[in-house]
Amino acid sequence: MAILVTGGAGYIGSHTVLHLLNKGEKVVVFDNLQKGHQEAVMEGVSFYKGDLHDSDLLDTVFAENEIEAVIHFAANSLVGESVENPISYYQNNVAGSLNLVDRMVENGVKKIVFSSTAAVYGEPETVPISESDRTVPGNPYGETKLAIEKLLFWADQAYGLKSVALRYFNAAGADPEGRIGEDHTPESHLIPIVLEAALGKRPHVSIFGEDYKTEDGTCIRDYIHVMDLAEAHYLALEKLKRTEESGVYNLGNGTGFSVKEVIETCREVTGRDIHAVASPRRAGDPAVLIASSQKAKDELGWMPQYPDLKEIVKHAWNWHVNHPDGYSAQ
Ligand SMILES: NC(=O)c1ccc[n+]([C@@H]2O[C@H](COP(=O)([O-])OP(=O)(O)OC[C@H]3O[C@@H](n4cnc5c(N)ncnc54)[C@H](O)[C@@H]3O)[C@@H](O)[C@H]2O)c1
Ligand SMILES: O=c1ccn([C@@H]2O[C@H](COP(=O)(O)OP(=O)(O)O[C@H]3O[C@H](CO)[C@@H](O)[C@H](O)[C@H]3O)[C@@H](O)[C@H]2O)c(=O)[nH]1
Repeated sequence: MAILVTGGAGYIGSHTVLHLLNKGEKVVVFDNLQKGHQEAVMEGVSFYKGDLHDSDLLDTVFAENEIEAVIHFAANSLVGESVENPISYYQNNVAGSLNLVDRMVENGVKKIVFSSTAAVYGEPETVPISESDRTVPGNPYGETKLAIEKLLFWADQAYGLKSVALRYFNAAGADPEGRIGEDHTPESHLIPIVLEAALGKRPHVSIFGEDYKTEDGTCIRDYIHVMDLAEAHYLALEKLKRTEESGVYNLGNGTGFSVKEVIETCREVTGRDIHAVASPRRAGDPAVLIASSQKAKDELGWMPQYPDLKEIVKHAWNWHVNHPDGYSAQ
């Protein structure tokens, strides 16, 4: 039996594929390559270039492979972009996921692990955030992810489709062995942007807002190593197989770092000058997001291996310094 990974050529998806292969799992990747890279998919993995909206191709994938479960990463995932273009987020994240779930039900595939996000919480009332806290997304991206969490809840009641929604906080870092890493064009995530500035690929880093109600005025996020996320997907699948119970879990380290602290850590790790410039706030950004991941620890047996921000940045830097032009140069 194989695991179908949608978005498996993307950043978190490709690291999860690598991890699943290390665990001896058989993997099939489905990705339209709108953001992903075929080079990020390990050799020997079946790869289908296709879109979530393509029902015929999804049916072919289910017919040609014995799929026991789906890990669903494929989505648009940028907070700022979602505020500017909500329709494309509803189209891809809601309509695309709906179609995938529809084809799963039709083809008798009964397990899914879904990439949700800290963005479902909006501006939290208290931190660290627990799964039972209120979900009031502050941007269309978070709304689309919450909509699919709700679809999955009802699909369990109606069709017995079992799901785990993993609400990740900020994914960062890279394969510690340097085989794959983060490569988005254009890049919008803080750590790779700061590292591009360290490489001289951009003149400076813009700090989006210095007037938040935080100690240094900049936004605070909980950065989680991409390989720790990968392991959580494996554990979530194991739990689904073992208990056949749906669930929702936060994934973060429980420690927050401000934008300025992240830039400082990147200066320390790279030993390079990194110029930072104050800029206006980015629409849709909450001030502070920090996870309580106690539930994932208790119920999935998840224990992050790389909780130290310096180590997370070190692995990311190792990838960027060796692949300054990302996958395109390979
Ligand atoms: N990066 C983060 O910090 C973060 C945090 C929380 C949640 N997430 C979620 O994790 C998932 C993966 O994020 P990522 O950072 O790896 O993003 P990514 O853009 O690197 O990966 C997404 C992949 O999905 C593919 N894709 C998108 N739409 C598709 C479609 N309609 N059909 C087929 N393939 C499609 C893209 O080509 C890409 O390879 C997303 O669902 C995102 O919302 C990411
Ligand atoms: O050039 C930059 C880029 C980002 N930031 C700030 O850095 C923080 C982190 O931003 P970014 O790396 O873009 O991540 P988020 O917007 O926090 O979103 C990520 O983390 C969310 C979960 O917390 C996920 O849902 C999203 O998919 C993922 O992109 C935010 O405060 C940004 O305003 C800057 O100041 N300058």
